Amino acid sequence: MRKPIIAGNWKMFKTVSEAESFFTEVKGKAEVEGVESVICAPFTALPALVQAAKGTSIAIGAQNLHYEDNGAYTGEISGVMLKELGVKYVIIGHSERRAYFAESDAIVNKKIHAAFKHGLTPIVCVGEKLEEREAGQTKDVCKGQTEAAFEGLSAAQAAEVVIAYEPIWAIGTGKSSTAADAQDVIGYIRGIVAGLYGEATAEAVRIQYGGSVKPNNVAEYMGEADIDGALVGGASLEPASYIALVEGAK
Ligand SMILES: O=C(CO)COP(=O)(O)O
Repeated sequence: MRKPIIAGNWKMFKTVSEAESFFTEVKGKAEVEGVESVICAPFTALPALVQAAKGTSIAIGAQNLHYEDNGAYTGEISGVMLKELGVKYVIIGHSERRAYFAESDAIVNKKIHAAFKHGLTPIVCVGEKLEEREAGQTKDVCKGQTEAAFEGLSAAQAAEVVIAYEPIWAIGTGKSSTAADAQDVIGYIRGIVAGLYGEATAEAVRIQYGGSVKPNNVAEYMGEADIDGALVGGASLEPASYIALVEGAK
């Protein structure tokens, strides 16, 4: 059985003090038996959140990492640094990073390898642009991104990856994919993993939907056979809404 996973992607929101007060409010509440709860915060808030999360079941994640351990990469943060902090997850290849920071499939793949090297679990984002959806290329785009992401991973590593299917046109727009549509693509992505590693690995991989997930639609997605959780932006920023998302994933 795959454990459902709700992950909040805070993007570039919340100072350290804002993160701390958020955590105080969700502690003990965004902790539901059988659901994994993860908060992916800006780098600056990570030390305080890791500290606050001690003794809770809430895991803390970063939103990016560099693929090298160290070096002359001004402004970057490596897996070594995240591991030392006690971070468990790291989002890799979010569409905003692909679009605004020129992250290619090859870079995404290097970052996934770096995450595993340091014992971090990658949440790997894939998804099509509006033009690609309209041109009927959704599945081809997801196939290409998924195959490139998994390049060189062992079956054991592949089984640990969390994939987030985030159609770009649904991010921050309030235009969410229907649950049936998301299931169709996510089932297809699971089939891609099966083609690469076999059925057992594909059955182990957790695949989230992301894109305008809210407390009032999360249960619909969770009701689909292949959808194992959600990667949530806007609705993860308010404590009450985040708690409702985790509760809704039961
Ligand atoms: O990009 C997202 C999560 O990574 C989705 O963002 P929204 O939930 O704000 O649409």
